[in-house]
Amino acid sequence: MPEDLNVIPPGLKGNLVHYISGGEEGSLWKEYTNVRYYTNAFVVQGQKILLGHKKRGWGQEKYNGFGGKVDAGETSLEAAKRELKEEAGIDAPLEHAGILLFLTDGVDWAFHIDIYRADSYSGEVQESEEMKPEWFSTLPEGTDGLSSIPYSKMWETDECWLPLVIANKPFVGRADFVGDKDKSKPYKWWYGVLKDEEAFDV
Ligand SMILES: Nc1[nH]c(=O)nc2c1ncn2[C@H]1C[C@H](O)[C@@H](COP(=O)(O)OP(=O)(O)OP(=O)(O)O)O1
Repeated sequence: MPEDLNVIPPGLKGNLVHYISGGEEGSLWKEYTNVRYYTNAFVVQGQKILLGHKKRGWGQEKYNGFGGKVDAGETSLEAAKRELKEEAGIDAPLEHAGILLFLTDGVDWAFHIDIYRADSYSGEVQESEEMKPEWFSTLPEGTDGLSSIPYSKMWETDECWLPLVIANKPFVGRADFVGDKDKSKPYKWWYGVLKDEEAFDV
């Protein structure tokens, strides 16, 4: 029997409507006992988006937003601003744009990643030890000499939700991966948008 796409995966909250999902038919969501909090921030200016090419650690060589762990004693928004400054050298009026629950083999916790976006920034974009920032076009054909978003060099289901970040449509989703570290592949994912664009229920 085909899966009911309107069944919201465990761990996701809010008044959600199915947007996009996929994976292996009949596969099960991973069990987890704990949640750890992370951030990921994107600056979108007109038809340009700032991504970082990760130079070290897990996800090395992938393009991503700027972010990392939320430290003890700071809010998720404070962490997102700190990480954007550390990794790209800039300050931005970040706003909550989505939540991604990410599960993978080898750890028994879920990564709760708060996704942020801003339309503007101050300061000068600078390369850091962790990230090499690069502008891309948000249009599929590229613009102004910029290439289109390099989805083939990003985490695999980012293509499902990054267009929602760009369009300023709040989303909540989950992606479960199988396999070792950088060889891991998504086997099940589900993304929903907030009904009537209500506030996040975190
Ligand atoms: N865009 C993305 N799509 C996705 O599916 N999973 C992502 C993701 N960005 C990060 N993840 C997952 C994988 C990664 O190990 C975990 C945390 O990611 P980060 O790159 O933010 O962590 P780091 O270990 O680099 O943190 P810091 O050392 O604090 O910078 O969340």
